[in-house]
Amino acid sequence: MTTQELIRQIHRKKSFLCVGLDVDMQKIPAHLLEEEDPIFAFNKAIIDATSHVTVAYKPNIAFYEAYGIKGWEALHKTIGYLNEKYPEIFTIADAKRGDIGNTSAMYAKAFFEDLGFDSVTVAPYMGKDSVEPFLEFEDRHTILLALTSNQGAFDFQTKDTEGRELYKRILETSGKWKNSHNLMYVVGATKAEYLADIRRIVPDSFLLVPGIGAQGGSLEEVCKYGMNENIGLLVNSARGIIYASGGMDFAGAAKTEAEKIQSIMAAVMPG
Ligand SMILES: O=C(O)c1cc(=O)[nH]c(=O)n1[C@@H]1O[C@H](COP(=O)(O)O)[C@@H](O)[C@H]1O
Repeated sequence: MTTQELIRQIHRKKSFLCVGLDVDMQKIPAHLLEEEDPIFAFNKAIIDATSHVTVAYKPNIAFYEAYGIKGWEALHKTIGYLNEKYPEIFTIADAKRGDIGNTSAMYAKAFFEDLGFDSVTVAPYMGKDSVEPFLEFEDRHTILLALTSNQGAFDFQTKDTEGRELYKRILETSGKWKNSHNLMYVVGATKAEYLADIRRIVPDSFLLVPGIGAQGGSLEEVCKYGMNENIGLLVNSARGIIYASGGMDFAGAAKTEAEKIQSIMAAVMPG
């Protein structure tokens, strides 16, 4: 998907909500466990209930790998369903990959070609030649971890590297890589106050911002400091939406939560 198509969808839906599909069998409603594929049945219901206010879905791959072949099959079915029924919706494989070049090329093939995701999250730790294989895919997006939502972000990401915090160096250096127009960045919602500085370095890039809902980040602050003239944000919530209810009404409860977030987004969007 092109960035322009994503922007158009954001304006059409008056939303920049990304719903995280982080499916935990311990948390899904008990009646779904009788289904042949409980993970897919859960995802399908969540997607159908929230797609009218959602511009992106982000399955975190860990939640599928944890269930072996059945989990991987459910992931295939989920992305297949999204691409067929909701081709206008942006898809993110939250895999946090990155390795030596030839290995990264295989990761890129897995997520962009085999599974058919629009984007994948990648860790920048191994540098340019570990990220560029992902960037070769036109109209597919590589979402690089910059400043993450967890406490451990302060262990390395904010540390000084020759006069510059590491996360700022990641933003600046990656912008010089080949096909860097295919980059987006992850910035945790719990670190919204850093967004003003981040916007000075990457004014035009899309930012994936997880950490509202269960992790306590503020949507209002993210919008205040992070929004650019194209909106430029995909704000993710997983547990806060998909586990809003553990009962028969789980999809309706997810819809209500997603609509609540969308109405806050619509109120801060220009026009
Ligand atoms: O890359 C991510 O999406 C990510 C980066 C980050 O800094 N923090 C973060 O929480 N995430 C992911 O975003 C999702 C957050 O889920 P909830 O806390 O349940 O809304 C999980 O899939 C995390 O792995």
